[in-house]
Amino acid sequence: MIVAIDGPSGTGKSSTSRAVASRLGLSYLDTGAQYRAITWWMLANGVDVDDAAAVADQAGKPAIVSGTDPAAPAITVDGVDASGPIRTQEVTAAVSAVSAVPEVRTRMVEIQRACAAAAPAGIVVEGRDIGTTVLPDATVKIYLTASAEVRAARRSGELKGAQSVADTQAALVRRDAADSGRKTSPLAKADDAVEVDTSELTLDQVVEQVVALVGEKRAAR
Ligand SMILES: Nc1ncnc2c1ncn2[C@@H]1O[C@H](COP(=O)(O)OP(=O)(O)OP(=O)(O)O)[C@@H](O)[C@H]1O
Ligand SMILES: Nc1ccn([C@@H]2O[C@H](COP(=O)(O)O)[C@@H](O)[C@H]2O)c(=O)n1
Repeated sequence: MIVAIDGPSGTGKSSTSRAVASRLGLSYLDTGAQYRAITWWMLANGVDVDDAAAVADQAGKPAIVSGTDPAAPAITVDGVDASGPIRTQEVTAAVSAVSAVPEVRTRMVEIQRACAAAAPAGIVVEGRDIGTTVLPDATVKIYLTASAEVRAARRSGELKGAQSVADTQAALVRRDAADSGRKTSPLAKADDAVEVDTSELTLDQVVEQVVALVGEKRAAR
Protein backbone atom coordinates (compact mmCIF):
# COMPACT_ATOMS: atom_id res chain seq x y z
CA MET A 1 0.00 0.00 0.00
CA ILE A 2 1.59 3.24 -1.13
CA VAL A 3 -0.27 6.50 -0.60
CA ALA A 4 1.17 9.54 -2.40
CA ILE A 5 0.09 12.93 -1.07
CA ASP A 6 1.21 15.96 -3.09
CA GLY A 7 0.22 19.59 -3.22
CA PRO A 8 1.35 23.19 -2.79
CA SER A 9 2.88 24.56 0.42
CA GLY A 10 0.73 24.60 3.53
CA THR A 11 -2.23 22.66 2.16
CA GLY A 12 -2.06 20.15 5.02
CA LYS A 13 0.13 17.41 3.52
CA SER A 14 2.18 16.69 6.65
CA SER A 15 -0.74 16.79 9.10
CA THR A 16 -2.90 14.63 6.85
CA SER A 17 -0.15 12.17 5.93
CA ARG A 18 0.92 11.56 9.52
CA ALA A 19 -2.65 11.04 10.69
CA VAL A 20 -3.50 8.70 7.79
CA ALA A 21 -0.32 6.68 8.33
CA SER A 22 -1.07 6.35 12.07
CA ARG A 23 -4.68 5.33 11.45
CA LEU A 24 -3.72 2.70 8.87
CA GLY A 25 -0.54 1.38 10.53
CA LEU A 26 1.65 2.58 7.66
CA SER A 27 5.07 4.21 7.62
CA TYR A 28 5.37 7.92 6.81
CA LEU A 29 7.92 9.88 4.76
CA ASP A 30 8.19 13.68 4.59
CA THR A 31 10.18 14.33 1.40
CA GLY A 32 10.05 18.10 1.94
CA ALA A 33 12.12 17.56 5.09
CA GLN A 34 14.78 15.85 2.96
CA TYR A 35 15.01 18.81 0.55
CA ARG A 36 15.16 21.11 3.56
CA ALA A 37 17.93 18.96 5.08
CA ILE A 38 20.17 19.14 2.03
CA THR A 39 19.49 22.89 1.82
CA TRP A 40 20.50 23.31 5.45
CA TRP A 41 23.73 21.40 4.76
CA MET A 42 24.50 23.61 1.73
CA LEU A 43 23.98 26.79 3.78
CA ALA A 44 26.01 25.45 6.72
CA ASN A 45 28.86 24.56 4.36
CA GLY A 46 28.98 27.93 2.62
CA VAL A 47 27.64 26.72 -0.73
CA ASP A 48 25.99 29.49 -2.78
CA VAL A 49 22.46 28.08 -3.14
CA ASP A 50 21.81 30.25 -6.20
CA ASP A 51 24.78 28.66 -8.01
CA ALA A 52 23.23 25.47 -9.44
CA ALA A 53 26.61 24.09 -10.53
CA ALA A 54 28.05 24.51 -7.02
CA VAL A 55 24.98 22.84 -5.47
CA ALA A 56 25.15 19.98 -8.01
CA ASP A 57 28.83 19.49 -7.25
CA GLN A 58 28.13 19.01 -3.51
CA ALA A 59 24.81 17.14 -3.80
CA GLY A 60 26.31 13.70 -3.11
CA LYS A 61 28.11 14.69 0.10
CA PRO A 62 25.61 14.87 3.00
CA ALA A 63 24.21 11.61 4.39
CA ILE A 64 20.47 12.20 4.86
CA VAL A 65 18.49 9.66 6.87
CA SER A 66 14.73 9.93 7.49
CA GLY A 67 12.78 8.16 10.21
CA THR A 68 9.45 6.76 9.01
CA ASP A 69 7.43 6.51 12.26
CA PRO A 70 4.41 8.83 11.88
CA ALA A 71 4.36 9.33 15.67
CA ALA A 72 7.95 10.62 15.72
CA PRO A 73 9.17 12.01 12.38
CA ALA A 74 12.96 12.30 12.43
CA ILE A 75 15.70 13.42 10.08
CA THR A 76 19.47 13.45 10.45
CA VAL A 77 22.23 14.93 8.32
CA ASP A 78 25.62 13.27 8.78
CA GLY A 79 24.25 11.74 11.97
CA VAL A 80 23.11 15.10 13.45
CA ASP A 81 19.43 15.70 14.31
CA ALA A 82 18.28 18.32 11.77
CA SER A 83 14.56 18.43 12.61
CA GLY A 84 14.79 21.91 14.21
CA PRO A 85 17.25 23.71 11.92
CA ILE A 86 15.47 22.68 8.71
CA ARG A 87 12.38 24.72 9.73
CA THR A 88 14.13 28.13 9.89
CA GLN A 89 13.07 30.98 7.58
CA GLU A 90 16.58 30.91 6.06
CA VAL A 91 16.13 27.31 4.93
CA THR A 92 12.53 27.93 3.78
CA ALA A 93 13.70 30.84 1.62
CA ALA A 94 16.50 28.80 0.00
CA VAL A 95 14.89 25.37 -0.43
CA SER A 96 13.20 25.94 -3.81
CA ALA A 97 16.51 26.91 -5.44
CA VAL A 98 18.28 23.82 -4.10
CA SER A 99 15.43 21.44 -4.92
CA ALA A 100 15.38 22.65 -8.54
CA VAL A 101 18.88 21.24 -9.15
CA PRO A 102 18.55 17.93 -11.06
CA GLU A 103 21.50 16.27 -9.24
CA VAL A 104 19.80 17.01 -5.90
CA ARG A 105 16.53 15.49 -7.10
CA THR A 106 18.22 12.35 -8.45
CA ARG A 107 19.81 11.79 -5.05
CA MET A 108 16.62 12.47 -3.05
CA VAL A 109 14.44 10.28 -5.29
CA GLU A 110 16.86 7.38 -4.79
CA ILE A 111 16.58 7.74 -0.99
CA GLN A 112 12.78 8.12 -1.19
CA ARG A 113 12.28 4.98 -3.29
CA ALA A 114 14.53 3.01 -0.92
CA CYS A 115 12.42 4.19 2.08
CA ALA A 116 9.21 3.15 0.32
CA ALA A 117 10.62 -0.25 -0.62
CA ALA A 118 11.72 -0.88 2.98
CA ALA A 119 8.35 -0.04 4.60
CA PRO A 120 6.95 -3.28 6.05
CA ALA A 121 3.20 -2.60 5.69
CA GLY A 122 3.26 0.25 3.20
CA ILE A 123 3.86 3.97 3.44
CA VAL A 124 2.34 7.40 3.08
CA VAL A 125 4.77 9.66 1.20
CA GLU A 126 4.17 13.39 0.95
CA GLY A 127 5.78 15.94 -1.33
CA ARG A 128 5.44 17.71 -4.66
CA ASP A 129 6.27 15.02 -7.25
CA ILE A 130 5.46 11.73 -5.51
CA GLY A 131 2.52 10.76 -7.73
CA THR A 132 4.12 12.01 -10.93
CA THR A 133 7.76 10.96 -10.57
CA VAL A 134 8.91 9.28 -7.37
CA LEU A 135 6.20 6.58 -7.04
CA PRO A 136 4.08 6.75 -10.20
CA ASP A 137 2.56 3.33 -9.39
CA ALA A 138 1.30 4.42 -5.95
CA THR A 139 -1.92 2.68 -4.92
CA VAL A 140 -3.68 5.91 -4.01
CA LYS A 141 -2.72 9.43 -5.16
CA ILE A 142 -4.07 12.53 -3.48
CA TYR A 143 -3.48 16.15 -4.52
CA LEU A 144 -4.31 18.54 -1.68
CA THR A 145 -5.15 22.18 -2.37
CA ALA A 146 -6.43 25.16 -0.35
CA SER A 147 -6.78 28.85 -1.09
CA ALA A 148 -3.70 31.00 -0.49
CA GLU A 149 -5.65 33.03 2.08
CA VAL A 150 -6.58 29.95 4.14
CA ARG A 151 -3.07 28.52 3.94
CA ALA A 152 -1.50 31.82 5.05
CA ALA A 153 -3.91 32.13 7.98
CA ARG A 154 -3.15 28.57 9.13
CA ARG A 155 0.61 29.07 8.77
CA SER A 156 0.61 32.41 10.59
CA GLY A 157 -1.21 30.81 13.48
CA GLU A 158 1.60 28.28 13.62
CA LEU A 159 4.30 31.02 13.45
CA LYS A 160 2.55 32.84 16.35
CA GLY A 161 2.72 36.29 14.73
CA ALA A 162 6.45 36.10 13.85
CA GLN A 163 5.44 37.06 10.29
CA SER A 164 2.34 38.97 9.10
CA VAL A 165 -0.39 37.01 7.29
CA ALA A 166 0.30 39.05 4.13
CA ASP A 167 4.04 38.27 4.21
CA THR A 168 3.30 34.62 4.92
CA GLN A 169 0.92 34.48 1.96
CA ALA A 170 3.43 36.17 -0.34
CA ALA A 171 6.15 33.70 0.71
CA LEU A 172 3.84 30.69 0.12
CA VAL A 173 2.83 31.93 -3.33
CA ARG A 174 6.46 32.64 -4.26
CA ARG A 175 7.55 29.15 -3.21
CA ASP A 176 4.68 27.50 -5.13
CA ALA A 177 5.60 29.46 -8.27
CA ALA A 178 9.23 28.36 -8.02
CA ASP A 179 8.26 24.72 -7.32
CA SER A 180 5.71 24.63 -10.18
CA GLY A 181 7.99 26.41 -12.62
CA ARG A 182 11.16 24.36 -12.33
CA LYS A 183 12.17 22.08 -15.23
CA THR A 184 12.82 18.85 -13.32
CA SER A 185 9.74 17.17 -11.80
CA PRO A 186 7.82 20.31 -10.90
CA LEU A 187 4.96 20.44 -8.42
CA ALA A 188 2.06 18.92 -10.38
CA LYS A 189 -1.09 16.86 -9.95
CA ALA A 190 -0.77 13.37 -11.41
CA ASP A 191 -3.49 12.63 -13.97
CA ASP A 192 -4.87 9.85 -11.76
CA ALA A 193 -4.69 11.77 -8.47
CA VAL A 194 -7.85 12.69 -6.53
CA GLU A 195 -7.91 16.41 -5.77
CA VAL A 196 -9.12 17.40 -2.28
CA ASP A 197 -9.63 21.09 -1.54
CA THR A 198 -9.03 21.44 2.22
CA SER A 199 -10.03 25.14 2.47
CA GLU A 200 -13.41 24.43 4.08
CA LEU A 201 -12.56 21.10 5.71
CA THR A 202 -11.26 20.30 9.17
CA LEU A 203 -8.17 18.12 9.41
CA ASP A 204 -10.36 15.21 10.62
CA GLN A 205 -12.58 15.55 7.55
CA VAL A 206 -9.59 15.48 5.20
CA VAL A 207 -8.17 12.43 6.98
CA GLU A 208 -11.55 10.65 6.74
CA GLN A 209 -11.68 11.30 2.97
CA VAL A 210 -8.20 9.90 2.41
CA VAL A 211 -8.80 6.86 4.64
CA ALA A 212 -12.05 6.20 2.74
CA LEU A 213 -10.22 6.37 -0.62
CA VAL A 214 -7.62 3.90 0.64
CA GLY A 215 -10.43 1.61 1.84
CA GLU A 216 -12.09 1.72 -1.60
CA LYS A 217 -8.81 0.79 -3.30
CA ARG A 218 -8.23 -2.06 -0.86
CA ALA A 219 -11.74 -3.41 -1.41
CA ALA A 220 -11.29 -3.29 -5.20
CA ARG A 221 -8.04 -5.31 -5.16
N1 LIG B 1 -7.84 20.87 7.24
C1 LIG B 1 -7.18 21.70 8.05
N2 LIG B 1 -7.86 22.61 8.77
C2 LIG B 1 -7.23 23.49 9.57
N3 LIG B 1 -5.88 23.58 9.69
C3 LIG B 1 -5.16 22.68 9.01
C4 LIG B 1 -5.74 21.70 8.15
N4 LIG B 1 -4.76 20.98 7.58
C5 LIG B 1 -3.60 21.49 8.06
N5 LIG B 1 -3.83 22.50 8.92
C6 LIG B 1 -2.83 23.35 9.59
O1 LIG B 1 -2.22 24.09 8.52
C7 LIG B 1 -0.83 24.25 8.77
C8 LIG B 1 -0.05 23.65 7.58
O2 LIG B 1 -0.28 22.25 7.58
P1 LIG B 1 0.86 21.22 7.13
O3 LIG B 1 2.17 21.57 7.74
O4 LIG B 1 0.32 19.87 7.37
O5 LIG B 1 0.89 21.56 5.57
P2 LIG B 1 1.94 21.09 4.47
O6 LIG B 1 1.18 21.01 3.20
O7 LIG B 1 2.65 19.88 4.92
O8 LIG B 1 2.94 22.33 4.47
P3 LIG B 1 4.39 22.45 3.78
O9 LIG B 1 4.20 22.19 2.35
O10 LIG B 1 4.79 23.87 4.02
O11 LIG B 1 5.26 21.45 4.46
C9 LIG B 1 -0.55 23.56 10.10
O12 LIG B 1 -0.60 24.54 11.11
C10 LIG B 1 -1.71 22.58 10.26
O13 LIG B 1 -2.01 22.32 11.62
N1 LIG C 1 8.78 16.03 -3.26
C1 LIG C 1 9.22 17.27 -2.95
C2 LIG C 1 9.08 17.79 -1.67
C3 LIG C 1 9.56 19.04 -1.41
N2 LIG C 1 10.20 19.73 -2.37
C4 LIG C 1 10.85 21.00 -2.09
O1 LIG C 1 11.07 21.17 -0.70
C5 LIG C 1 10.45 22.36 -0.24
C6 LIG C 1 10.03 22.21 1.18
O2 LIG C 1 8.93 21.32 1.26
P1 LIG C 1 7.91 21.36 2.50
O3 LIG C 1 6.88 20.32 2.16
O4 LIG C 1 8.69 21.04 3.72
O5 LIG C 1 7.36 22.73 2.56
C7 LIG C 1 9.37 22.68 -1.27
O6 LIG C 1 9.04 24.04 -1.33
C8 LIG C 1 10.05 22.21 -2.56
O7 LIG C 1 10.95 23.18 -3.03
C9 LIG C 1 10.31 19.20 -3.63
O8 LIG C 1 10.88 19.85 -4.53
N3 LIG C 1 9.83 17.98 -3.90
